[in-house]
Amino acid sequence: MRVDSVLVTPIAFPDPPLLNAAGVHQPWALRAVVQVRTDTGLVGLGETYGDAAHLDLLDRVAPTLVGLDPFDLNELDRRVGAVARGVNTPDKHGLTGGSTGEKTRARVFASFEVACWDLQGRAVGRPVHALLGGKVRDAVPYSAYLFYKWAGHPGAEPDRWGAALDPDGIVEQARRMIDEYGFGSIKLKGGVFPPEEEVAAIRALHAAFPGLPLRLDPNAAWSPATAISVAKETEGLLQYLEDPTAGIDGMAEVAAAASMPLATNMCVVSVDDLEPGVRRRAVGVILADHHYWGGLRGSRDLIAVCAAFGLGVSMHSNSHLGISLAAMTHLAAATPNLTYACDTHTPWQGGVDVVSEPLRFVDGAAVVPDSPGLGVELDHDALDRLHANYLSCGITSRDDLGYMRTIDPGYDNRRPRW
Ligand SMILES: O=C([O-])C(=O)C[C@H](O)[C@@H](O)C(=O)[O-]
Ligand SMILES: [Mg+2]
Repeated sequence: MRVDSVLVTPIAFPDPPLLNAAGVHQPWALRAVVQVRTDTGLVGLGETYGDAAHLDLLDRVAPTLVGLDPFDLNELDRRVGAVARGVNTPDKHGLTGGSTGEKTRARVFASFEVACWDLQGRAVGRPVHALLGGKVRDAVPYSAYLFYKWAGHPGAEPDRWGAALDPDGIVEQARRMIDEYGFGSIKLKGGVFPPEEEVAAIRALHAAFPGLPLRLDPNAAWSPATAISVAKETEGLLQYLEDPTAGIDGMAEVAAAASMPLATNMCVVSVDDLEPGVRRRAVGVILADHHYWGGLRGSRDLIAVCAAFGLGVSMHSNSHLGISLAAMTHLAAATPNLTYACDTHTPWQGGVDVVSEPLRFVDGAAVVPDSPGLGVELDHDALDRLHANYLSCGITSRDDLGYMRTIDPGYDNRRPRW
């Protein structure tokens, strides 16, 4: 089985005005769908970022993959490296920490690697989780991922979620999301309002959903001193505090003073960060994300390091559709030391998808598919529609800050902000 063509299709789908430390989500979220076709007639699927600089790299790598054996991930890595070596494509929002050449290469590798796993599974008639060592659970728990948000994008009708700008709005959002999906834990995206307001929202969630684990993630919007004082105020309330402050030094300072574990998808984001992150005891939980940790293979290596050093494992999510959800779910299904429910943006995408039958959620957990490969099929009509969105939406790179400043020209995104 050899690769005979690779197709990368940028897509856009509606996204609500979700607020974060970088600004606000634009009306359209960008992704790219990767189809790797073989001379045996199989097609493997991948889903990745849709920003212009990333797409440019994908388009340059794609033709070099012709002739590749989809089982030969080392050769895939070599071919990606031949194009991406030395290239650094930081994103504008910075919500997944800094960017390096190594992280850029891992992101490009991952885009094709997931499609190779899908092909491997389809070729041997087994699900990806079986190739990853076997599933240890039949359903993967995800958390309710809450955001402060406006009722709708400026100038547009309110969306189905409405506004959530205070503790009552956040509790109401949580209630609806839990009613619909059955989630058993809650993450609040913070870094939007002064910390005391976000602590008040955590207290309100604690009162409304006693016993449900809570997390707060301000995306490094706080100084170490502010983070330490929030950690004290939320003692006993949080399962973990995620990226309260920037960098390994700052996180180590806060971790030494905080009673709850600190989690990250911002300060330990590639292999080079692992040694200092562990040595400085900066983090207790790492949010794996196969999209930038070098695919399912790189994420498994990360997860093995977490096991070796007693770090907890969760999963990070950006706006995504059903191919990414399937990839995350297979990886999580085959991860014995998945210690926390994963993040997903799925509820925010309003049922829009690029696969014909997205994974189902039951009691807050995605049911693990057992059909060959990733277990999802591309909906070609949906792909055409979402690609047409991409061509007409006028966005070519995600820019939460730029969009926010079109609405609030004086918006200040200083970090730390508090
Ligand atoms: O730090 C995190 O958990 C994220 O970066 C998750 C998402 O990207 C979220 O913050 C977003 O999209 O606004
Ligand atoms: Mg985070």
